[in-house]
Amino acid sequence: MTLAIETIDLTHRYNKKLVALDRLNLRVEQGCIYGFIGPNGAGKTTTLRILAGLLSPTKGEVRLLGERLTTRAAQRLVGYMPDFFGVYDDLRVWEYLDFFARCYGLRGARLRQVVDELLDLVDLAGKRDAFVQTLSRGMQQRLCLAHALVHDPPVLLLDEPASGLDPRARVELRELLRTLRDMGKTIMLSSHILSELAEVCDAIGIIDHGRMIISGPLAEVQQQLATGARARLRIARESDVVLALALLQRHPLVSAASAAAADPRALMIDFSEPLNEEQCAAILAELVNAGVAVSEFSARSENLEELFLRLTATTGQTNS
Ligand SMILES: Nc1ncnc2c1ncn2[C@@H]1O[C@H](COP(=O)(O)OP(=O)(O)OP(=O)(O)O)[C@@H](O)[C@H]1O
Repeated sequence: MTLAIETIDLTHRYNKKLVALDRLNLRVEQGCIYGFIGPNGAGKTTTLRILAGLLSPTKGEVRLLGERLTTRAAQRLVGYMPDFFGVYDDLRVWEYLDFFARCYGLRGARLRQVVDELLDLVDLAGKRDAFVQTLSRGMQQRLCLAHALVHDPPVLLLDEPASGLDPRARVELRELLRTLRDMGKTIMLSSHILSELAEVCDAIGIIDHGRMIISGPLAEVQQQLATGARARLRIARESDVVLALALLQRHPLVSAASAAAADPRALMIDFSEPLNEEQCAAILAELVNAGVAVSEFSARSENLEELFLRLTATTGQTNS
């Protein structure tokens, strides 16, 4: 299968000391939504700007849909939405899109058709005559996405598209991204807030200090990195907490157990390996048989947020 985006040992230095990208190898399959996740200063924007043809890498190779990256190829194949966008305030919504569509050489009936279709796609048809500055942040974001789509590129690069959006606008953005994927687009989007991405991405890559730490289908990444599991236990009587902690801390499958700071009757347990249901039931039975009144028990595997914090914590401080 042709990869939509491929980088081989992509390296970028802003100056002699600052290595923003350090032999980054990226593989994004066609037709997927790829979440590019990393803390501030990790190198996300640098990567996206290189892929969009706006910045020349110091070293390394980039291929878009199998084609070697050139400025022309990037202009044709990529729609790029920067993290900071300037909208021309004194334009109406339709004029804004009309302007950029003309920059791509569209004219006449085709131009009008593209503007109308894009306004429908991003759900701004009702706002076509409104001034850009009167739009909400979420609407402006959708308008910028429409701008990135005027030349119907197969690859979309979105830098922090969800930042500053309220929960409803995020849901709308996610729906729009799914629609675009269903239309066959490959979407790479960056974020440092994982909860923004987890639901919508088919694959993720975690970058830190300009290096790819791990990349692949979301479930595979989670599975590959699963080192254990956590559980939360609530004890009905405070007098049982000490006994419960003593039992758990001696248990061979438990790597750590402690009382939660905010609730002394809630215990947080870290297991040394993911537990199956029988193992969970056996641990519960041991506690109950010892006379501990357990009122709640919820086990879960490490979520994406925890995974990210663990991975980026081990590689040290961020660049910024
Ligand atoms: N124009 C520039 N000149 C010099 N250094 C830069 C420039 N742009 C970025 N950097 C540095 O390169 C590194 C990577 O920055 P980049 O903006 O790519 O990270 P990022 O992951 O997008 O961060 P954020 O989430 O904060 O936007 C950082 O150390 C940053 O300070």
